[in-house]
Amino acid sequence: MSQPLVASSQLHIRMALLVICAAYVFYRLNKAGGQERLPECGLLGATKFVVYSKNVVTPKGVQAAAVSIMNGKITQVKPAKKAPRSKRRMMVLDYGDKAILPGGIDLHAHLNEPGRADWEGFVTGTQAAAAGGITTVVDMPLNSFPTTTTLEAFDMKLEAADGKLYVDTAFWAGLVPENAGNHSVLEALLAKGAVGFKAFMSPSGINDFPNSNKTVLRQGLEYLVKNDVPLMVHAEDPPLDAPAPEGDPRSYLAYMSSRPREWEKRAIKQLIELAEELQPAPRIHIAHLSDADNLPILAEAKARGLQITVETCPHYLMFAAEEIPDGSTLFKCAPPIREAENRERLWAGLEEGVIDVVSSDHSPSTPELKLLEEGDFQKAWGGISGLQMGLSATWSEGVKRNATLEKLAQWWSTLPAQIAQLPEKGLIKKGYDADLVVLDLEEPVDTSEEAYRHKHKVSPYLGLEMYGQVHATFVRGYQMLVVPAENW
Ligand SMILES: NC(=O)N[C@H]1NC(=O)NC1=O
Ligand SMILES: [Zn+2]
Ligand SMILES: [Zn+2]
Repeated sequence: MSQPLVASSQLHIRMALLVICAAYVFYRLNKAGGQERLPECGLLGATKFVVYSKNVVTPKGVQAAAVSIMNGKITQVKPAKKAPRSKRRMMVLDYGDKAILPGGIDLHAHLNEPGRADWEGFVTGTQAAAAGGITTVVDMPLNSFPTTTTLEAFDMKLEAADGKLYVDTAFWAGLVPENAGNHSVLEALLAKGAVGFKAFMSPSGINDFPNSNKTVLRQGLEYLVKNDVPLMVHAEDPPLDAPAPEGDPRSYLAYMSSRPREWEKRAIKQLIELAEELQPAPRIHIAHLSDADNLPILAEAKARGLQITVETCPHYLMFAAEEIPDGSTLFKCAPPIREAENRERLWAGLEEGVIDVVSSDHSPSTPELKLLEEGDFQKAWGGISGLQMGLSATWSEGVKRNATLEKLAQWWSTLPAQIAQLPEKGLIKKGYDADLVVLDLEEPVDTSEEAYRHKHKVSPYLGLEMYGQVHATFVRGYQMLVVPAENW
């Protein structure tokens, strides 16, 4: 690529974003020693530089500090009232009072490659991640074809990703009835570098990723506990005789009622039972909690010492059923977005730490499959596109509810790193990866289609008023440069 390298942090660009550094960052987190390739280009020719701001989110709180970076690692975090001067061999990027946080870690993104790269793909998915301040994406094992449930499929995934990644990327493997009892397959997938497994308790929307009942989950967990790796679960358990959805297919309330709260409650109850029954205690991560009624039982389970962690998504924190227009299938996801009152309780759950993390559940499709014209909630693809907007959306909504920068960093970086067991990620701290995001907290986010780096410009976030624009993203010390479209 021959785009100009714009080596100035002062250069303030936020129209159409394009990450131009073909970074080829490939980071497969692998206990057996994964393959890792460093970026082949970067904004800063230097491998040694300093990033400064008055609001650096460190484990000791928000500080005015200078963060020294060398060879992709943070070598020092030094409190400093003023930015140090740039020297010939030490460039200082002074971000003033913008916030510097540990880069976002999105535990839940469907990038859909190989097999459905027409829905998204690694290039656009990880470029959009960089533009949204996400420095590590953990890709889901389904919606790609084949689904990542066998060793061959995992190899195909790695091959498809090679050379296409602009941020660090790790992978979940899939747990399905076919492999749950076959522990040598699970073992091989972990040896390849999967961070853990993902299972569904409801039909997944993808025929070759069947759902699991409690017995199947137990079979898989019996192996996973030995390795102390997490099982992430889509926790909705529909009854076998669930009635077909009724009413006007364009009605949002009819869609929401077709996936009632009981489904989530029943699934979560079974997951807590499994956590209690198995020894040693399994790590169970509840994907995309929507129903806040479950917070008390989850709080109790955690208080009893069970290793249950909980995720919610920006769309549950930002939108509300009452405000979703009939026919607006942009908002169709599962479990569904519920009422405003439920949303406020999810925020309280985050604040109290019952919900650990926020991840996007970015699940795009082609525009055609969203049936935007017909507005048919029953037939449209269930999944929301929003990876690029998740971090900013969480800040934009959180600040209205007195969320702090420290909490934002916990929800989007520190705790996700712990859950996926990503060493040396998730903190701005000496010895950690130099994964950073620079946010202007008060600046409007560019939510235009031109700025949206995903393959399809189909998302409920487009055109919204939000605050907390990403100014720069560093992935292991490489600045993922964003430039206006006219400079491509
Ligand atoms: N298959 C798939 O991506 N499903 C996801 N979409 C969604 O809205 N919830 C999911 O679990
Ligand atoms: Zn899910
Ligand atoms: Zn998902």
